[in-house]
Amino acid sequence: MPISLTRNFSIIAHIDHGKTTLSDRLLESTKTISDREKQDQLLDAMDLERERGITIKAHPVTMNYKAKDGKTYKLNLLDTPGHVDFSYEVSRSLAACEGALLLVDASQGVEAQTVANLNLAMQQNLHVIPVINKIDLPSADLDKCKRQLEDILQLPADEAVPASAKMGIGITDILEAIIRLVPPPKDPHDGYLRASVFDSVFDPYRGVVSYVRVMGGTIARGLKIRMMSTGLDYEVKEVGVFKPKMVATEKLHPGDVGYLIANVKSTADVKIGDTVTEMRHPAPTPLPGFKEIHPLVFSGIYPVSSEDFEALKMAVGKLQINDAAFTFMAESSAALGFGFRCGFLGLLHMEIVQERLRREFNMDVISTYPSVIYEVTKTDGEEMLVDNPCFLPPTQMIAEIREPMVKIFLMVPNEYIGDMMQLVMDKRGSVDHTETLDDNRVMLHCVLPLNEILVDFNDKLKSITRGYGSMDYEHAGYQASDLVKMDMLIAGEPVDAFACIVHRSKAESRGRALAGKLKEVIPQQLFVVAIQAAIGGKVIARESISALRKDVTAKCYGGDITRKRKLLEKQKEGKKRMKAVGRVNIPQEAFIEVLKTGG
Ligand SMILES: Nc1nc2c(ncn2[C@@H]2O[C@H](COP(=O)(O)OP(=O)(O)OP(=O)(O)O)[C@@H](O)[C@H]2O)c(=O)[nH]1
Repeated sequence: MPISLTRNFSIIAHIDHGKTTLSDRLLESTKTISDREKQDQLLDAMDLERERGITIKAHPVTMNYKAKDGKTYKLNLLDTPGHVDFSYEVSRSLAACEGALLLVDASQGVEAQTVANLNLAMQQNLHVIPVINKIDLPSADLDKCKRQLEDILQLPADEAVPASAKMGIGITDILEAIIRLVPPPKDPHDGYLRASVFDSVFDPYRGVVSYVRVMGGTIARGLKIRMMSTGLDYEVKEVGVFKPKMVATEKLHPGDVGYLIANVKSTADVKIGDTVTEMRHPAPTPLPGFKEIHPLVFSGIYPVSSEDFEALKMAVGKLQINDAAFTFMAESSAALGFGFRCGFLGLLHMEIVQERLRREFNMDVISTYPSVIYEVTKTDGEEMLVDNPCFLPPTQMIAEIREPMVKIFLMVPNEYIGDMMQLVMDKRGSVDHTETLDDNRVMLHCVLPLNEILVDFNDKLKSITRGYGSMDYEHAGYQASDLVKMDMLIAGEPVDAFACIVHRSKAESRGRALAGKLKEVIPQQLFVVAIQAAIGGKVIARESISALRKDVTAKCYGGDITRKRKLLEKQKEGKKRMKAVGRVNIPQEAFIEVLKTGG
């Protein structure tokens, strides 16, 4: 098939605007999937994705479409992960395309993620076709959406295709618009093989499968290839396309999207965004845009019972083979025993990994309060990176601490601007400028510390704006800040799992909140237990738990034996799941509850 009949495109959208539903419709209407294979939301393969209704991994698929002009076109659809944690992967998938469908929910209109995703597509010089989806909804407002496309996004509204992915309306119009508006790939004809790797997965039977877009040259079985960022050479064992299942082919040509399998051991050896070239005749320069990705959020993951350490070690190892962005290193905690310090791209990525450990590996784990990575300059000039509060040097040895910042785009209805600005301020942020979007919405451009949005920022945004606000963010470098390490002491013993790095102005309130929470969840002991929050030895908050009378059943005077038994059972159950910290037994739930307490 000549390259002029190929179209490579992605679908970008705000969460829930219907990307997966539309992808499935396109597959159906091009008969890429038969009825037998058809199942709800085919592209979201992972169970977890399906359950949470969000797309995490990109699955490309090749469709053949007989257009109204009588010609049969090859359409490659690259699905993009729909979350900011994975924006590098999104940018690599987009770089493998010439066009994108920008999906907007007809009743919701343009949202923060629509804007952020459009920016990513524009950076790759893609031709963007707006699609206004869900026009079947009674609340759909086509005119308003068109106005927003022009006013907010500066996209030509007359190119917008009205559609309903759910009801199958406008699907042919979308396919025709792709043929008409998305340019075909260009073959540079420079004699070099260059293919960009935009994703990779680990298949237990075949090893690492790399998803590639060929820019120039061809890849065939038996070819010796080189990954340009690592300089490592491999032999291609198989190439093929996604229909949507993997189907082996003879060759991949310029403009093609497909997969290659070589003798690669782990996904960690295949860098997303890397360029594949020929070993014997390597391209002089790689394709632009490659970046090493580094985890930004860290948390300790510990087995609930220490006998499970080996099983956890195996599980995290297996997860990493599949997910090169996830990192881990053994660590130990006085309170939690042996576990792993794990690195993630963001909070959603962290939740996904924890959930997979629970579900796929049946592991019962505790994770510590998430932390970002701090840059520290010591008084002796030494520079260090700190991802665990326990390793922060003592205050007198620190010259400066810098924390990661994010630029946030907040879209909010006018009436909530005041409350949102207050929230940004409470989270140590500042509002850079505001932009009027339409009659009733504004976009706030803010800068905040990443640490402050980790746990509950999105929830607060949703509750302040009654669900109408939306956000997106990008990283914005490091900034010096007055941060301190706060220890929590229980009966005089510091408990490392509760230590945290906080801004000095917030230390007292966070210390009080943590001490209060611990008082609630730690059962009474036979002696008075002091709970203290301290900075460098100075106590800033304090609570105490009064001593328990020896006989727990004493207050059930006489009679009610079932109640007595229940209490004893409860006490037994409690004992089983306690961690002894010094003289105090702390139940597992205490760790979980406290780590949930926001700053
Ligand atoms: N009424 C109506 N509902 C739709 C339409 N398209 C999608 N939906 C519904 O909108 C919800 C979200 O659709 P998805 O396709 O999962 O959205 P998505 O954009 O893929 O979401 P992420 O994968 O999280 O980015 C689902 O409940 C769909 O059934 C449509 O045209 N009309």
